[in-house]
Amino acid sequence: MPKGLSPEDNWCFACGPANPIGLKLSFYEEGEKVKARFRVKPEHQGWPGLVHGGLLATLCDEAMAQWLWRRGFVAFTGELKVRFRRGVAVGEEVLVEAWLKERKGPLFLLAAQVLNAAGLPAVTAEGKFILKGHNP
Ligand SMILES: CCCCCCCCCCCC(=O)SCCNC(=O)CCNC(=O)[C@H](O)C(C)(C)COP(=O)(O)OP(=O)(O)OC[C@H]1O[C@@H](n2cnc3c(N)ncnc32)[C@H](O)[C@@H]1OP(=O)(O)O
Repeated sequence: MPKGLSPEDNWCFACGPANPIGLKLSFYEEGEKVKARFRVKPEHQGWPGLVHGGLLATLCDEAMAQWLWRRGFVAFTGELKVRFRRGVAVGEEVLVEAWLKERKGPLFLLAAQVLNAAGLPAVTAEGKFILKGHNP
Protein backbone atom coordinates (compact mmCIF):
# COMPACT_ATOMS: atom_id res chain seq x y z
CA MET A 1 0.00 0.00 0.00
CA PRO A 2 1.46 3.44 -0.89
CA LYS A 3 2.79 5.70 1.83
CA GLY A 4 0.11 7.92 3.30
CA LEU A 5 -2.66 5.48 2.52
CA SER A 6 -3.93 4.01 5.74
CA PRO A 7 -7.32 2.36 5.81
CA GLU A 8 -7.55 3.20 9.51
CA ASP A 9 -7.64 6.90 8.62
CA ASN A 10 -11.04 6.34 7.00
CA TRP A 11 -10.42 9.10 4.47
CA CYS A 12 -11.46 7.21 1.35
CA PHE A 13 -13.32 9.81 -0.73
CA ALA A 14 -16.09 7.35 -1.51
CA CYS A 15 -16.44 5.25 1.66
CA GLY A 16 -14.44 6.91 4.44
CA PRO A 17 -16.61 8.19 7.29
CA ALA A 18 -13.88 10.68 8.34
CA ASN A 19 -13.59 12.47 4.99
CA PRO A 20 -15.46 15.77 5.37
CA ILE A 21 -16.24 16.05 1.66
CA GLY A 22 -16.57 12.30 1.03
CA LEU A 23 -19.61 10.42 -0.21
CA LYS A 24 -19.66 8.22 2.93
CA LEU A 25 -20.95 5.17 1.10
CA SER A 26 -21.86 2.32 3.39
CA PHE A 27 -21.57 -1.06 1.71
CA TYR A 28 -23.22 -4.33 2.56
CA GLU A 29 -23.14 -7.85 1.13
CA GLU A 30 -26.02 -9.55 -0.61
CA GLY A 31 -25.32 -12.90 -2.21
CA GLU A 32 -22.21 -12.57 -4.35
CA LYS A 33 -22.55 -8.78 -4.63
CA VAL A 34 -21.59 -5.75 -2.61
CA LYS A 35 -24.14 -2.96 -2.59
CA ALA A 36 -24.67 0.56 -1.31
CA ARG A 37 -27.47 3.08 -1.51
CA PHE A 38 -26.73 6.71 -2.22
CA ARG A 39 -28.98 9.77 -2.37
CA VAL A 40 -27.68 12.26 -4.88
CA LYS A 41 -27.37 15.84 -3.67
CA PRO A 42 -27.44 19.10 -5.63
CA GLU A 43 -23.66 19.50 -5.23
CA HIS A 44 -23.22 16.30 -7.26
CA GLN A 45 -24.77 17.67 -10.41
CA GLY A 46 -23.18 18.26 -13.81
CA TRP A 47 -25.80 19.38 -16.28
CA PRO A 48 -28.50 21.20 -14.31
CA GLY A 49 -30.59 18.67 -12.41
CA LEU A 50 -28.53 15.69 -13.53
CA VAL A 51 -25.80 13.89 -11.62
CA HIS A 52 -22.24 14.32 -12.90
CA GLY A 53 -21.07 11.24 -14.78
CA GLY A 54 -17.73 11.24 -13.01
CA LEU A 55 -19.50 10.79 -9.72
CA LEU A 56 -21.48 7.83 -11.06
CA ALA A 57 -18.23 6.33 -12.34
CA THR A 58 -16.78 6.78 -8.86
CA LEU A 59 -19.68 4.81 -7.37
CA CYS A 60 -18.93 1.93 -9.73
CA ASP A 61 -15.16 2.06 -9.19
CA GLU A 62 -15.59 2.09 -5.43
CA ALA A 63 -18.13 -0.75 -5.38
CA MET A 64 -15.78 -2.99 -7.35
CA ALA A 65 -12.81 -2.06 -5.14
CA GLN A 66 -14.98 -2.80 -2.11
CA TRP A 67 -15.84 -6.24 -3.40
CA LEU A 68 -12.11 -7.00 -3.46
CA TRP A 69 -11.22 -5.20 -0.23
CA ARG A 70 -13.84 -7.11 1.73
CA ARG A 71 -12.29 -10.36 0.55
CA GLY A 72 -8.83 -9.33 1.64
CA PHE A 73 -7.50 -8.06 -1.69
CA VAL A 74 -5.78 -4.69 -1.97
CA ALA A 75 -6.15 -4.03 -5.68
CA PHE A 76 -5.86 -0.86 -7.73
CA THR A 77 -8.06 0.13 -10.64
CA GLY A 78 -6.07 -0.29 -13.85
CA GLU A 79 -8.91 0.27 -16.25
CA LEU A 80 -12.50 1.44 -15.94
CA LYS A 81 -15.09 1.19 -18.71
CA VAL A 82 -18.33 3.04 -18.07
CA ARG A 83 -21.52 3.24 -20.06
CA PHE A 84 -24.00 5.96 -19.12
CA ARG A 85 -27.43 4.67 -20.06
CA ARG A 86 -29.89 6.92 -18.30
CA GLY A 87 -29.45 10.26 -16.59
CA VAL A 88 -29.86 10.28 -12.82
CA ALA A 89 -31.79 13.18 -11.32
CA VAL A 90 -30.58 15.16 -8.35
CA GLY A 91 -32.46 13.98 -5.27
CA GLU A 92 -32.82 10.43 -6.53
CA GLU A 93 -31.68 7.47 -4.42
CA VAL A 94 -29.63 5.02 -6.43
CA LEU A 95 -28.28 1.56 -5.70
CA VAL A 96 -24.75 0.67 -6.77
CA GLU A 97 -23.70 -2.96 -6.87
CA ALA A 98 -20.60 -4.87 -7.94
CA TRP A 99 -19.57 -8.46 -8.48
CA LEU A 100 -16.65 -10.53 -9.72
CA LYS A 101 -16.65 -11.72 -13.31
CA GLU A 102 -13.25 -13.36 -13.64
CA ARG A 103 -9.82 -13.67 -12.07
CA LYS A 104 -6.59 -14.31 -13.97
CA GLY A 105 -3.76 -14.40 -11.46
CA PRO A 106 -3.22 -10.83 -10.22
CA LEU A 107 -5.83 -9.42 -12.62
CA PHE A 108 -9.46 -9.22 -11.50
CA LEU A 109 -12.30 -8.34 -13.85
CA LEU A 110 -15.36 -6.99 -12.07
CA ALA A 111 -18.67 -5.53 -13.14
CA ALA A 112 -20.81 -2.88 -11.51
CA GLN A 113 -24.03 -1.07 -12.13
CA VAL A 114 -25.97 1.86 -10.79
CA LEU A 115 -29.72 1.29 -10.65
CA ASN A 116 -31.95 4.36 -10.60
CA ALA A 117 -34.88 4.88 -8.24
CA ALA A 118 -37.11 2.88 -10.60
CA GLY A 119 -34.64 -0.03 -10.50
CA LEU A 120 -33.45 0.51 -14.08
CA PRO A 121 -29.75 0.48 -15.02
CA ALA A 122 -28.49 4.04 -15.24
CA VAL A 123 -24.83 3.07 -15.51
CA THR A 124 -23.05 -0.19 -16.27
CA ALA A 125 -19.32 -0.58 -15.81
CA GLU A 126 -16.44 -2.99 -15.97
CA GLY A 127 -13.16 -2.64 -14.17
CA LYS A 128 -9.79 -4.30 -14.29
CA PHE A 129 -8.05 -4.39 -10.93
CA ILE A 130 -4.46 -5.34 -10.28
CA LEU A 131 -3.61 -7.09 -7.03
CA LYS A 132 -1.05 -5.16 -4.98
CA GLY A 133 -1.33 -6.85 -1.61
CA HIS A 134 -3.57 -8.34 1.03
CA ASN A 135 -5.15 -6.76 4.05
CA PRO A 136 -4.85 -8.70 7.28
C1 LIG B 1 -10.53 2.74 4.00
C2 LIG B 1 -10.69 1.40 3.32
C3 LIG B 1 -10.88 1.51 1.89
C4 LIG B 1 -11.13 0.21 1.28
C5 LIG B 1 -11.64 0.33 -0.07
C6 LIG B 1 -10.74 1.16 -0.92
C7 LIG B 1 -11.45 1.59 -2.11
C8 LIG B 1 -10.61 2.50 -2.94
C9 LIG B 1 -11.13 2.53 -4.33
C10 LIG B 1 -10.30 3.34 -5.19
C11 LIG B 1 -10.16 2.71 -6.50
C12 LIG B 1 -9.26 3.55 -7.34
O1 LIG B 1 -9.68 4.53 -7.87
S1 LIG B 1 -7.63 3.11 -7.41
C13 LIG B 1 -6.82 4.57 -7.97
C14 LIG B 1 -6.71 4.68 -9.47
N1 LIG B 1 -5.75 3.74 -9.91
C15 LIG B 1 -4.43 3.95 -9.69
O2 LIG B 1 -3.97 4.93 -9.13
C16 LIG B 1 -3.50 2.88 -10.22
C17 LIG B 1 -2.36 3.50 -10.98
N2 LIG B 1 -1.68 2.48 -11.72
C18 LIG B 1 -0.79 1.66 -11.07
O3 LIG B 1 -0.45 1.84 -9.90
C19 LIG B 1 -0.21 0.53 -11.86
O4 LIG B 1 -0.19 0.84 -13.22
C20 LIG B 1 -1.01 -0.75 -11.63
C21 LIG B 1 -0.97 -1.13 -10.15
C22 LIG B 1 -2.46 -0.67 -12.09
C23 LIG B 1 -0.34 -1.89 -12.43
O5 LIG B 1 1.06 -1.83 -12.24
P1 LIG B 1 1.90 -3.09 -11.74
O6 LIG B 1 1.48 -3.50 -10.40
O7 LIG B 1 3.35 -2.78 -11.95
O8 LIG B 1 1.41 -4.23 -12.65
P2 LIG B 1 2.13 -4.84 -13.90
O9 LIG B 1 3.24 -5.75 -13.40
O10 LIG B 1 2.47 -3.77 -14.87
O11 LIG B 1 0.97 -5.71 -14.49
C24 LIG B 1 0.43 -6.84 -13.85
C25 LIG B 1 -0.57 -7.47 -14.78
O12 LIG B 1 -1.70 -6.59 -14.90
C26 LIG B 1 -1.83 -6.11 -16.25
N3 LIG B 1 -2.15 -4.71 -16.23
C27 LIG B 1 -1.47 -3.74 -15.66
N4 LIG B 1 -2.08 -2.55 -15.80
C28 LIG B 1 -3.19 -2.79 -16.50
C29 LIG B 1 -4.24 -1.97 -16.99
N5 LIG B 1 -4.29 -0.66 -16.76
N6 LIG B 1 -5.25 -2.56 -17.66
C30 LIG B 1 -5.21 -3.88 -17.91
N7 LIG B 1 -4.25 -4.71 -17.47
C31 LIG B 1 -3.24 -4.17 -16.78
C32 LIG B 1 -0.48 -6.36 -16.90
O13 LIG B 1 -0.63 -6.58 -18.28
C33 LIG B 1 -0.02 -7.62 -16.19
O14 LIG B 1 -0.61 -8.77 -16.72
P3 LIG B 1 0.27 -9.97 -17.27
O15 LIG B 1 1.12 -9.39 -18.34
O16 LIG B 1 1.04 -10.44 -16.06
O17 LIG B 1 -0.75 -10.96 -17.77
